[in-house]
Amino acid sequence: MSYIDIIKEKARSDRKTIVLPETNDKRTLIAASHIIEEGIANIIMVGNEEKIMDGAGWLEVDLTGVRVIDPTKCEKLDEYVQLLYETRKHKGMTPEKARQILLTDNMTFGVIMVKANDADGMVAGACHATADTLRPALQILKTAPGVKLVSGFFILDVPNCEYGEHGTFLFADCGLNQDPTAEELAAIADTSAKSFKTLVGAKPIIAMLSHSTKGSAKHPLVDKVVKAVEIAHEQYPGLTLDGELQTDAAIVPSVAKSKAPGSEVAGKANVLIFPNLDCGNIGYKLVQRLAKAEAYGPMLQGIAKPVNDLSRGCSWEDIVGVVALTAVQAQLM
Ligand SMILES: CC(C)(COP(=O)(O)OP(=O)(O)OC[C@H]1O[C@@H](n2cnc3c(N)ncnc32)[C@H](O)[C@@H]1OP(=O)(O)O)[C@@H](O)C(=O)NCCC(=O)NCCS
Ligand SMILES: CC(=O)OP(=O)(O)O
Repeated sequence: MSYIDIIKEKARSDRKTIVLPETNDKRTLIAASHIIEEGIANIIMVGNEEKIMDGAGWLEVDLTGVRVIDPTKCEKLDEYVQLLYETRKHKGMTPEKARQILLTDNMTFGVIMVKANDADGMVAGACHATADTLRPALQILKTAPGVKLVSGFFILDVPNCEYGEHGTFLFADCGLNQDPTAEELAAIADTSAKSFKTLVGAKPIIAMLSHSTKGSAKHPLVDKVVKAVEIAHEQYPGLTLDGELQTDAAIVPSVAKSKAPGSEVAGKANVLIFPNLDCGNIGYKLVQRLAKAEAYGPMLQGIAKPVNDLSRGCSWEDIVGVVALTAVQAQLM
C-alpha cells in the first residue's frame, strides 16, 4: 500500500468534514467528487450552488453527496459575522466589515466555519497564493495551545528511494516562515517531529540542513543553524536531532560516515529542516518535479485547527491527498 493509501484508509475510519472554498477551480471540483466516491471525508463547498453544479456538469463530475453552502443564503451568517467580529475586533474589525468579508471572501468563510466547529478542517490554495490562503487562518484560528509558531511542511513520498523512511520524508518549512531565527528553526524542528510521528508513524530523525557539515564552512548562515541545533538540544531534549548537516550527509549513509562520523542522525534523517523558505520551497519543488515524488502540502503545523494550503501547481490527486491528511490531522485534535 502506498503512503497516501494508508492515510486515506485512516481518514475513512472516522470520517471528518472538510471545507473546500475554491469552487471555481476545476481541480477542486474533480477532487471533491473523488473524495466523496472514495469515502475519505465529507465535503462542504462554499459558493453559488447553481454555478458549482454547472461547473461539475461541464467537467462531467458527480458532486452528489457534497454539501454546498452559499454565504448569501447561509442561515448561520449572522452567527459567523458575530464570531469574526469578536475574534478580530481588537484589530479594528467591525460587524459591517465582517459581514462584507464573509459575503465576498470564500476563504475566510471557510475558516470561520472551522472556527465555529461546523467543519473539521479546510484545504485551499489551488488558485490563491499561499499568503492569501494562510493569512485568514493565522488571524482567526491562531496557534494551538502551548505553541508559539505555526509552520508549513510537506510530506514527500519519493519513488524507488532507499533514504528516509522508505522514501518518505517531512520537509519544513517550505511554505510559511520566510527567514526563521535560530529559535524559530528549533521550534519548527519540534513541531515537525510531532507531525512526522502522527502522519508517518515512524520515529523522527531530524537533520538541521545547511551548506556546511560540522564546521566545513564558516558564515553567519551556518552560525544560525548551529545555534538552532544548540537551542533544540536545550529546549527539546527528547528529539533525535543533529546539524549542521548538508543534505547528502543527512540522508546518505556512506557520505554520513565520512562527513559526520558518530552522528546519530547523519545518513538516517527522515525530517529535513531547511534554514529558510528559499531553501525549503525550492528544495521540495526540485524533489517533486525531478525525482517525481508525491508532494503533499504545504500543510500547517502548530495551528489550533487544521487548515492546509496547496501549491497553485497542484493536481486534483494532490488535493485528494491533502484532504485525506487534513482529515487525519482533525482526528488527532
Ligand atoms: C503568511 C504571511 C502572509 C503572514 O504575514 P503577513 O501577511 O505580513 O501578516 P502578519 O505578519 O501581520 O500576520 C498576520 C497574523 O498572522 C499571525 N502569524 C503570521 N505568521 C505566523 C506564524 N508563523 N505563526 C503564528 N502566527 C503567525 C500574526 O501574528 C498575525 O496575527 P494578528 O493579526 O492576530 O496579530 C507571511 O508569513 C508570508 O507571506 N509567508 C510566505 C508565504 C509564501 O509565499 N510561501 C511560498 C509559497 S508556499
Ligand atoms: C507551496 C507553493 O509553492 O505554493 P504556490 O506554488 O502556490 O506558490
